[in-house]
Amino acid sequence: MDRQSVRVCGPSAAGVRMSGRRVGCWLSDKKRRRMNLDAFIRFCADHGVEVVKIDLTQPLGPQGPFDIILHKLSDVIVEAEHDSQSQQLLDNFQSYVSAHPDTVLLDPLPAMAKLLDRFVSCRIMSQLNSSLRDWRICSPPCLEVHSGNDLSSIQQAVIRQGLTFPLICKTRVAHGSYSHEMCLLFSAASLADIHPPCVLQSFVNHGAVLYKVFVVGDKHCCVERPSIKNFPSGPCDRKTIFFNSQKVSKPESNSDLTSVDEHMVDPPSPSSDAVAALVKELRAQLGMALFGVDVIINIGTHALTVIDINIFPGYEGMPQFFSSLLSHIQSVLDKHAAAGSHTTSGSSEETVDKSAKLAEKPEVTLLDLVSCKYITSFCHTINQAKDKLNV
Ligand SMILES: Nc1ncnc2c1ncn2[C@@H]1O[C@H](COP(=O)(O)OP(=O)(O)OP(=O)(O)O)[C@@H](O)[C@H]1O
Ligand SMILES: O=P(O)(O)O[C@H]1[C@H](OP(=O)(O)O)[C@@H](OP(=O)(O)O)[C@@H](O)[C@@H](O)[C@@H]1OP(=O)(O)O
Ligand SMILES: [Mg+2]
Ligand SMILES: [Mg+2]
Repeated sequence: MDRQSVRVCGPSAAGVRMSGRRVGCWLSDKKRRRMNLDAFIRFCADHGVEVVKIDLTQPLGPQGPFDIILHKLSDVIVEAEHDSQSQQLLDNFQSYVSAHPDTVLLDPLPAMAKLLDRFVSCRIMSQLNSSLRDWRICSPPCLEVHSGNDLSSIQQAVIRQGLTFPLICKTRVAHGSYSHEMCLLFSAASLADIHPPCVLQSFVNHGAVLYKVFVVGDKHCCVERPSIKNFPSGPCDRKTIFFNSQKVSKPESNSDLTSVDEHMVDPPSPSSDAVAALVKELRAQLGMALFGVDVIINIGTHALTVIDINIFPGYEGMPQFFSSLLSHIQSVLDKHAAAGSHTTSGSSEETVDKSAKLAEKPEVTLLDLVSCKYITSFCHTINQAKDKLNV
Protein backbone atom coordinates (compact mmCIF):
# COMPACT_ATOMS: atom_id res chain seq x y z
CA MET A 1 0.00 0.00 0.00
CA ASP A 2 1.34 3.42 -0.96
CA ARG A 3 1.96 5.27 2.33
CA GLN A 4 1.21 8.65 0.87
CA SER A 5 -2.03 7.90 -0.93
CA VAL A 6 -5.14 7.21 1.11
CA ARG A 7 -7.78 5.28 -0.72
CA VAL A 8 -11.20 4.25 0.54
CA CYS A 9 -11.85 0.58 -0.17
CA GLY A 10 -15.37 -0.79 -0.56
CA PRO A 11 -18.44 -0.22 -2.71
CA SER A 12 -19.04 3.24 -4.19
CA ALA A 13 -20.45 5.89 -1.84
CA ALA A 14 -22.48 7.50 -4.63
CA GLY A 15 -26.25 7.72 -4.78
CA VAL A 16 -27.03 8.49 -1.12
CA ARG A 17 -30.79 9.13 -0.83
CA MET A 18 -32.88 8.61 2.30
CA SER A 19 -35.86 10.91 2.52
CA GLY A 20 -38.24 10.81 5.49
CA ARG A 21 -35.86 9.10 7.88
CA ARG A 22 -34.72 10.66 11.13
CA VAL A 23 -31.28 10.11 12.59
CA GLY A 24 -30.68 10.85 16.28
CA CYS A 25 -27.10 11.60 17.28
CA TRP A 26 -25.35 11.66 20.64
CA LEU A 27 -21.65 12.50 20.85
CA SER A 28 -19.59 14.20 23.59
CA ASP A 29 -18.88 17.91 23.08
CA LYS A 30 -15.25 17.06 22.26
CA LYS A 31 -16.31 14.48 19.68
CA ARG A 32 -18.86 16.87 18.13
CA ARG A 33 -16.09 19.41 17.62
CA ARG A 34 -13.49 16.91 16.39
CA MET A 35 -15.89 15.33 13.92
CA ASN A 36 -17.41 18.67 12.87
CA LEU A 37 -20.88 17.36 13.57
CA ASP A 38 -22.55 20.57 12.38
CA ALA A 39 -20.96 20.08 8.95
CA PHE A 40 -22.17 16.45 8.92
CA ILE A 41 -25.71 17.60 9.80
CA ARG A 42 -25.61 20.06 6.88
CA PHE A 43 -24.20 17.36 4.58
CA CYS A 44 -27.07 15.04 5.53
CA ALA A 45 -29.65 17.82 5.12
CA ASP A 46 -28.31 18.43 1.59
CA HIS A 47 -29.09 14.76 0.93
CA GLY A 48 -32.58 14.98 2.38
CA VAL A 49 -31.76 13.40 5.74
CA GLU A 50 -32.58 15.02 9.07
CA VAL A 51 -29.99 14.53 11.82
CA VAL A 52 -31.08 15.63 15.31
CA LYS A 53 -28.66 16.18 18.21
CA ILE A 54 -29.97 14.24 21.19
CA ASP A 55 -30.05 15.96 24.59
CA LEU A 56 -29.59 13.20 27.16
CA THR A 57 -30.65 15.50 30.00
CA GLN A 58 -34.20 15.57 28.55
CA PRO A 59 -36.58 12.65 27.90
CA LEU A 60 -35.83 11.21 24.45
CA GLY A 61 -39.47 10.43 23.56
CA PRO A 62 -40.41 14.01 22.60
CA GLN A 63 -37.07 14.43 20.76
CA GLY A 64 -37.81 11.40 18.58
CA PRO A 65 -38.91 9.40 16.76
CA PHE A 66 -35.55 8.12 15.55
CA ASP A 67 -35.08 5.46 12.91
CA ILE A 68 -31.46 5.14 13.92
CA ILE A 69 -29.22 6.57 16.65
CA LEU A 70 -25.59 7.35 15.91
CA HIS A 71 -23.66 7.55 19.18
CA LYS A 72 -20.40 7.25 21.06
CA LEU A 73 -21.62 6.56 24.59
CA SER A 74 -18.34 5.06 25.79
CA ASP A 75 -17.46 8.14 27.89
CA VAL A 76 -20.90 8.16 29.54
CA ILE A 77 -20.72 4.43 30.29
CA VAL A 78 -17.32 4.81 31.95
CA GLU A 79 -18.35 7.97 33.85
CA ALA A 80 -21.62 6.38 34.99
CA GLU A 81 -19.66 4.13 37.34
CA HIS A 82 -18.66 6.95 39.65
CA ASP A 83 -21.01 9.75 38.63
CA SER A 84 -24.75 9.56 39.28
CA GLN A 85 -25.51 12.26 36.68
CA SER A 86 -23.90 10.18 33.93
CA GLN A 87 -25.83 7.15 35.22
CA GLN A 88 -29.06 9.16 34.82
CA LEU A 89 -28.11 10.08 31.25
CA LEU A 90 -27.49 6.42 30.49
CA ASP A 91 -30.77 5.36 32.15
CA ASN A 92 -32.61 7.97 30.08
CA PHE A 93 -31.02 6.59 26.90
CA GLN A 94 -31.75 2.98 27.90
CA SER A 95 -35.40 3.68 28.60
CA TYR A 96 -35.90 5.13 25.11
CA VAL A 97 -34.13 2.15 23.53
CA SER A 98 -36.20 -0.35 25.55
CA ALA A 99 -39.44 1.41 24.59
CA HIS A 100 -38.43 1.63 20.90
CA PRO A 101 -36.96 -1.74 19.94
CA ASP A 102 -37.26 -0.80 16.26
CA THR A 103 -34.73 2.02 16.58
CA VAL A 104 -31.38 0.85 15.24
CA LEU A 105 -28.30 1.62 17.34
CA LEU A 106 -25.12 2.45 15.51
CA ASP A 107 -23.27 0.64 17.02
CA PRO A 108 -25.12 -1.79 19.32
CA LEU A 109 -24.22 -1.24 22.99
CA PRO A 110 -23.16 -4.82 23.80
CA ALA A 111 -20.74 -4.89 20.87
CA MET A 112 -19.37 -1.49 21.77
CA ALA A 113 -19.03 -2.38 25.45
CA LYS A 114 -16.64 -5.23 24.57
CA LEU A 115 -14.09 -2.75 23.27
CA LEU A 116 -14.25 -0.76 26.50
CA ASP A 117 -12.41 -3.61 28.19
CA ARG A 118 -8.86 -4.30 27.03
CA PHE A 119 -9.09 -7.80 28.59
CA VAL A 120 -11.79 -8.56 25.99
CA SER A 121 -10.16 -6.72 23.10
CA CYS A 122 -6.83 -8.49 23.76
CA ARG A 123 -8.64 -11.84 23.52
CA ILE A 124 -10.19 -10.73 20.23
CA MET A 125 -6.75 -9.71 18.96
CA SER A 126 -5.22 -13.03 20.12
CA GLN A 127 -7.81 -14.96 18.12
CA LEU A 128 -6.44 -13.31 14.98
CA ASN A 129 -3.21 -15.29 15.47
CA SER A 130 -5.09 -18.41 14.35
CA SER A 131 -7.95 -17.05 12.21
CA LEU A 132 -5.66 -14.87 10.04
CA ARG A 133 -2.45 -16.90 10.22
CA ASP A 134 -2.48 -17.38 6.44
CA TRP A 135 -2.25 -13.61 6.03
CA ARG A 136 0.66 -13.42 8.51
CA ILE A 137 -1.49 -11.26 10.75
CA CYS A 138 -0.88 -11.52 14.48
CA SER A 139 -1.07 -9.67 17.80
CA PRO A 140 1.68 -9.33 20.43
CA PRO A 141 1.72 -11.71 23.42
CA CYS A 142 -0.52 -10.19 26.07
CA LEU A 143 -1.19 -10.70 29.79
CA GLU A 144 -4.25 -9.69 31.82
CA VAL A 145 -3.17 -8.36 35.22
CA HIS A 146 -5.96 -8.33 37.80
CA SER A 147 -6.21 -6.16 40.92
CA GLY A 148 -4.59 -7.98 43.81
CA ASN A 149 -2.06 -9.90 41.67
CA ASP A 150 1.25 -9.67 43.55
CA LEU A 151 4.56 -8.71 41.95
CA SER A 152 6.14 -12.16 41.91
CA SER A 153 3.05 -13.81 40.40
CA ILE A 154 3.02 -11.12 37.68
CA GLN A 155 6.73 -11.67 37.00
CA GLN A 156 6.18 -15.43 36.72
CA ALA A 157 3.16 -15.00 34.46
CA VAL A 158 5.16 -12.71 32.13
CA ILE A 159 7.70 -15.50 31.61
CA ARG A 160 5.08 -18.27 31.42
CA GLN A 161 3.05 -16.44 28.75
CA GLY A 162 6.16 -15.74 26.65
CA LEU A 163 6.04 -11.94 26.93
CA THR A 164 9.30 -10.18 26.11
CA PHE A 165 10.85 -6.91 27.32
CA PRO A 166 10.26 -4.10 26.73
CA LEU A 167 6.62 -4.38 27.77
CA ILE A 168 3.90 -1.82 27.27
CA CYS A 169 1.33 -1.47 30.05
CA LYS A 170 -2.22 -0.24 29.25
CA THR A 171 -5.18 0.38 31.59
CA ARG A 172 -7.98 -2.19 31.50
CA VAL A 173 -10.46 0.56 30.60
CA ALA A 174 -9.78 1.28 26.93
CA HIS A 175 -11.69 4.52 26.36
CA GLY A 176 -12.20 7.85 28.07
CA SER A 177 -9.90 10.44 29.61
CA TYR A 178 -8.03 8.15 32.00
CA SER A 179 -7.46 5.28 29.60
CA HIS A 180 -4.53 6.65 27.64
CA GLU A 181 -1.96 6.77 30.48
CA MET A 182 0.58 4.05 29.64
CA CYS A 183 4.12 3.03 30.44
CA LEU A 184 7.03 1.15 28.91
CA LEU A 185 8.74 -1.31 31.22
CA PHE A 186 12.27 -2.58 30.69
CA SER A 187 12.82 -5.20 33.42
CA ALA A 188 11.05 -7.64 35.72
CA ALA A 189 11.79 -5.37 38.72
CA SER A 190 10.06 -2.43 37.02
CA LEU A 191 6.79 -4.39 37.01
CA ALA A 192 6.42 -2.85 40.48
CA ASP A 193 5.49 0.39 38.62
CA ILE A 194 2.21 -0.93 37.18
CA HIS A 195 -1.29 -0.32 38.57
CA PRO A 196 -3.61 -3.29 37.96
CA PRO A 197 -6.07 -3.97 36.52
CA CYS A 198 -4.17 -3.51 33.30
CA VAL A 199 -2.80 -5.42 30.34
CA LEU A 200 0.85 -6.03 29.55
CA GLN A 201 1.82 -6.42 25.89
CA SER A 202 5.20 -7.22 24.40
CA PHE A 203 6.53 -4.10 22.69
CA VAL A 204 7.14 -4.87 19.01
CA ASN A 205 9.77 -2.83 17.16
CA HIS A 206 8.11 -1.33 14.10
CA GLY A 207 10.20 1.59 12.88
CA ALA A 208 8.01 4.24 14.56
CA VAL A 209 5.30 3.93 11.91
CA LEU A 210 1.71 3.07 12.81
CA TYR A 211 -1.21 2.49 10.46
CA LYS A 212 -4.72 3.51 11.53
CA VAL A 213 -7.31 1.42 9.73
CA PHE A 214 -10.63 3.27 9.86
CA VAL A 215 -13.80 1.27 9.20
CA VAL A 216 -17.25 2.65 8.26
CA GLY A 217 -19.63 -0.19 7.39
CA ASP A 218 -18.32 -1.95 4.29
CA LYS A 219 -15.68 0.71 3.60
CA HIS A 220 -12.29 1.18 5.16
CA CYS A 221 -9.09 3.13 4.69
CA CYS A 222 -5.59 3.03 6.09
CA VAL A 223 -3.65 6.14 7.11
CA GLU A 224 -0.06 6.42 8.30
CA ARG A 225 0.77 7.97 11.69
CA PRO A 226 3.87 8.53 13.87
CA SER A 227 4.50 5.91 16.53
CA ILE A 228 6.91 4.89 19.30
CA LYS A 229 10.50 4.34 18.18
CA ASN A 230 12.43 1.05 18.37
CA PHE A 231 14.12 -0.12 21.58
CA PRO A 232 16.84 -2.76 22.08
CA SER A 233 15.15 -6.12 22.63
CA GLY A 234 15.43 -7.83 25.99
CA PRO A 235 15.51 -6.61 29.60
CA CYS A 236 17.78 -3.74 30.66
CA ASP A 237 18.24 -1.30 33.56
CA ARG A 238 16.38 1.57 31.93
CA LYS A 239 13.77 3.39 34.06
CA THR A 240 10.07 3.01 33.26
CA ILE A 241 8.84 5.54 30.70
CA PHE A 242 5.38 6.93 31.50
CA PHE A 243 3.50 8.57 28.61
CA ASN A 244 0.06 9.56 27.34
CA SER A 245 -0.85 7.62 24.22
CA GLN A 246 -2.85 10.56 22.83
CA LYS A 247 0.48 12.33 22.32
CA VAL A 248 2.28 9.72 20.24
CA SER A 249 0.16 8.71 17.25
CA LYS A 250 -1.70 11.83 16.17
CA PRO A 251 -0.77 13.24 12.73
CA GLU A 252 1.13 16.10 14.41
CA SER A 253 2.81 14.03 17.17
CA ASN A 254 6.51 14.69 17.54
CA SER A 255 8.44 13.83 20.70
CA ASP A 256 11.53 12.00 21.95
CA LEU A 257 9.44 8.85 22.08
CA THR A 258 8.56 9.04 18.37
CA SER A 259 11.73 10.58 16.92
CA VAL A 260 13.27 8.26 14.35
CA ASP A 261 16.87 7.37 13.74
CA GLU A 262 17.69 8.62 10.24
CA HIS A 263 19.69 5.46 9.46
CA MET A 264 16.71 3.26 10.19
CA VAL A 265 15.35 1.21 7.30
CA ASP A 266 11.62 1.76 6.79
CA PRO A 267 9.53 -1.38 7.26
CA PRO A 268 7.27 -2.30 4.30
CA SER A 269 3.69 -0.96 4.25
CA PRO A 270 0.85 -3.40 4.99
CA SER A 271 -0.63 -5.14 1.96
CA SER A 272 -4.09 -3.89 0.97
CA ASP A 273 -5.37 -7.46 0.73
CA ALA A 274 -4.19 -8.33 4.24
CA VAL A 275 -5.80 -5.17 5.64
CA ALA A 276 -9.06 -6.02 3.84
CA ALA A 277 -8.98 -9.55 5.31
CA LEU A 278 -8.37 -8.11 8.78
CA VAL A 279 -11.29 -5.68 8.46
CA LYS A 280 -13.62 -8.44 7.24
CA GLU A 281 -12.71 -10.69 10.16
CA LEU A 282 -13.06 -7.97 12.79
CA ARG A 283 -16.40 -6.74 11.45
CA ALA A 284 -17.70 -10.25 11.99
CA GLN A 285 -16.01 -10.77 15.37
CA LEU A 286 -17.12 -7.41 16.78
CA GLY A 287 -20.59 -7.01 15.28
CA MET A 288 -19.70 -3.37 14.74
CA ALA A 289 -19.58 -1.00 11.80
CA LEU A 290 -17.75 2.03 13.23
CA PHE A 291 -14.36 1.10 14.58
CA GLY A 292 -10.63 1.64 14.12
CA VAL A 293 -7.73 -0.80 14.20
CA ASP A 294 -4.12 0.20 14.93
CA VAL A 295 -1.58 -1.96 13.12
CA ILE A 296 2.20 -1.96 12.95
CA ILE A 297 4.69 -3.95 10.88
CA ASN A 298 7.20 -5.96 12.91
CA ILE A 299 10.62 -4.87 11.58
CA GLY A 300 12.07 -8.34 12.18
CA THR A 301 9.36 -10.60 10.72
CA HIS A 302 7.34 -8.09 8.63
CA ALA A 303 4.18 -9.57 10.18
CA LEU A 304 1.19 -7.23 10.26
CA THR A 305 0.65 -6.84 14.02
CA VAL A 306 -2.61 -5.63 15.55
CA ILE A 307 -2.10 -3.62 18.77
CA ASP A 308 -5.35 -1.73 19.45
CA ILE A 309 -9.02 -1.67 18.43
CA ASN A 310 -11.09 1.47 19.01
CA ILE A 311 -14.77 2.38 19.17
CA PHE A 312 -15.85 5.13 16.71
CA PRO A 313 -12.37 6.70 16.26
CA GLY A 314 -11.52 10.15 14.92
CA TYR A 315 -11.37 9.17 11.21
CA GLU A 316 -8.87 12.00 10.68
CA GLY A 317 -7.51 11.58 7.16
CA MET A 318 -10.28 9.30 5.87
CA PRO A 319 -11.44 10.65 2.50
CA GLN A 320 -15.21 10.91 2.04
CA PHE A 321 -15.92 10.08 5.68
CA PHE A 322 -19.26 11.93 5.68
CA SER A 323 -20.57 10.24 2.53
CA SER A 324 -19.34 6.82 3.75
CA LEU A 325 -21.16 7.33 7.06
CA LEU A 326 -24.39 8.53 5.47
CA SER A 327 -24.23 5.74 2.93
CA HIS A 328 -23.82 3.20 5.75
CA ILE A 329 -26.78 4.65 7.69
CA GLN A 330 -28.90 4.37 4.55
CA SER A 331 -27.86 0.79 3.90
CA VAL A 332 -28.54 -0.29 7.51
CA LEU A 333 -32.01 1.25 7.43
CA ASP A 334 -32.79 -0.26 4.01
CA LYS A 335 -31.87 -3.72 5.30
CA HIS A 336 -33.79 -3.13 8.52
CA ALA A 337 -36.91 -2.07 6.63
CA ALA A 338 -36.60 -5.03 4.26
CA ALA A 339 -36.22 -7.47 7.13
CA GLY A 340 -39.07 -5.78 9.03
CA SER A 341 -37.68 -7.34 12.14
CA HIS A 342 -36.77 -6.01 15.58
CA THR A 343 -33.01 -5.97 15.20
CA THR A 344 -30.68 -3.53 16.94
CA SER A 345 -27.61 -4.50 14.94
CA GLY A 346 -26.01 -1.65 13.03
CA SER A 347 -23.63 -3.90 11.17
CA SER A 348 -23.67 -5.55 7.77
CA GLU A 349 -25.32 -8.86 6.88
CA GLU A 350 -22.13 -10.86 7.10
CA THR A 351 -21.70 -9.70 10.70
CA VAL A 352 -22.17 -12.35 13.34
CA ASP A 353 -21.82 -11.25 16.96
CA LYS A 354 -19.53 -13.77 18.61
CA SER A 355 -19.26 -11.78 21.82
CA ALA A 356 -20.62 -14.43 24.14
CA LYS A 357 -17.94 -16.86 22.98
CA LEU A 358 -15.15 -14.32 23.26
CA ALA A 359 -16.11 -12.92 26.64
CA GLU A 360 -15.24 -16.29 28.09
CA LYS A 361 -15.97 -15.35 31.69
CA PRO A 362 -19.24 -17.07 32.56
CA GLU A 363 -20.25 -14.23 34.87
CA VAL A 364 -20.23 -11.74 31.99
CA THR A 365 -23.40 -12.40 30.02
CA LEU A 366 -24.56 -10.58 26.95
CA LEU A 367 -27.35 -9.11 29.05
CA ASP A 368 -24.80 -7.71 31.49
CA LEU A 369 -23.01 -6.12 28.61
CA VAL A 370 -26.22 -4.57 27.32
CA SER A 371 -26.99 -3.06 30.69
CA CYS A 372 -23.31 -2.20 31.06
CA LYS A 373 -23.21 -3.77 34.53
CA TYR A 374 -19.85 -5.34 33.91
CA ILE A 375 -18.32 -1.88 33.72
CA THR A 376 -18.65 -1.93 37.53
CA SER A 377 -15.38 -3.80 37.67
CA PHE A 378 -13.70 -0.81 36.03
CA CYS A 379 -14.66 1.60 38.79
CA HIS A 380 -11.53 1.16 40.87
CA THR A 381 -9.32 1.45 37.79
CA ILE A 382 -10.76 4.83 37.01
CA ASN A 383 -10.44 5.98 40.61
CA GLN A 384 -6.87 4.71 40.71
CA ALA A 385 -6.01 6.63 37.56
CA LYS A 386 -7.65 9.73 39.01
CA ASP A 387 -5.63 9.36 42.23
CA LYS A 388 -2.46 9.09 40.18
CA LEU A 389 -3.34 12.25 38.30
CA ASN A 390 -4.47 14.00 41.50
CA VAL A 391 -7.90 14.94 40.13
N1 LIG B 1 2.56 -3.78 21.44
C1 LIG B 1 3.05 -2.63 20.97
N2 LIG B 1 4.24 -2.62 20.33
C2 LIG B 1 4.75 -1.46 19.87
N3 LIG B 1 4.17 -0.26 20.03
C3 LIG B 1 2.99 -0.21 20.65
C4 LIG B 1 2.36 -1.40 21.14
N4 LIG B 1 1.20 -1.05 21.71
C5 LIG B 1 1.10 0.28 21.59
N5 LIG B 1 2.17 0.81 20.96
C6 LIG B 1 2.43 2.22 20.72
O1 LIG B 1 1.77 2.95 21.75
C7 LIG B 1 0.74 3.79 21.21
C8 LIG B 1 -0.47 3.77 22.10
O2 LIG B 1 -0.96 2.45 22.24
P1 LIG B 1 -2.51 2.13 22.01
O3 LIG B 1 -2.83 2.37 20.57
O4 LIG B 1 -2.79 0.79 22.55
O5 LIG B 1 -3.14 3.24 22.94
P2 LIG B 1 -4.61 3.83 22.96
O6 LIG B 1 -4.67 4.79 24.09
O7 LIG B 1 -5.59 2.73 22.97
O8 LIG B 1 -4.63 4.62 21.57
P3 LIG B 1 -5.90 5.22 20.78
O9 LIG B 1 -5.81 6.70 20.97
O10 LIG B 1 -5.60 4.79 19.37
O11 LIG B 1 -7.10 4.58 21.35
C9 LIG B 1 0.50 3.27 19.80
O12 LIG B 1 0.02 4.29 18.96
C10 LIG B 1 1.88 2.79 19.41
O13 LIG B 1 2.71 3.89 19.05
O1 LIG C 1 -10.86 12.83 18.41
P1 LIG C 1 -9.67 12.02 18.09
O2 LIG C 1 -9.28 12.17 16.65
O3 LIG C 1 -8.53 12.27 19.03
O4 LIG C 1 -10.13 10.51 18.21
C1 LIG C 1 -9.70 9.63 19.27
C2 LIG C 1 -10.88 9.30 20.11
O5 LIG C 1 -11.36 10.49 20.75
P2 LIG C 1 -12.86 11.03 20.57
O6 LIG C 1 -13.65 9.99 19.87
O7 LIG C 1 -13.33 11.27 21.96
O8 LIG C 1 -12.74 12.30 19.78
C3 LIG C 1 -10.48 8.33 21.21
O9 LIG C 1 -11.65 8.02 21.93
P3 LIG C 1 -11.64 7.95 23.53
O10 LIG C 1 -10.64 6.91 23.93
O11 LIG C 1 -11.23 9.31 24.02
O12 LIG C 1 -13.04 7.55 23.84
C4 LIG C 1 -9.91 7.04 20.61
O13 LIG C 1 -10.90 6.36 19.87
C5 LIG C 1 -8.76 7.36 19.68
O14 LIG C 1 -8.41 6.19 19.04
C6 LIG C 1 -9.14 8.39 18.62
O15 LIG C 1 -7.97 8.78 17.92
P4 LIG C 1 -7.61 8.17 16.49
O16 LIG C 1 -7.46 6.69 16.70
O17 LIG C 1 -8.73 8.48 15.54
O18 LIG C 1 -6.33 8.90 16.17
MG1 LIG D 1 -4.24 3.22 19.55
MG1 LIG E 1 -7.24 2.55 21.84
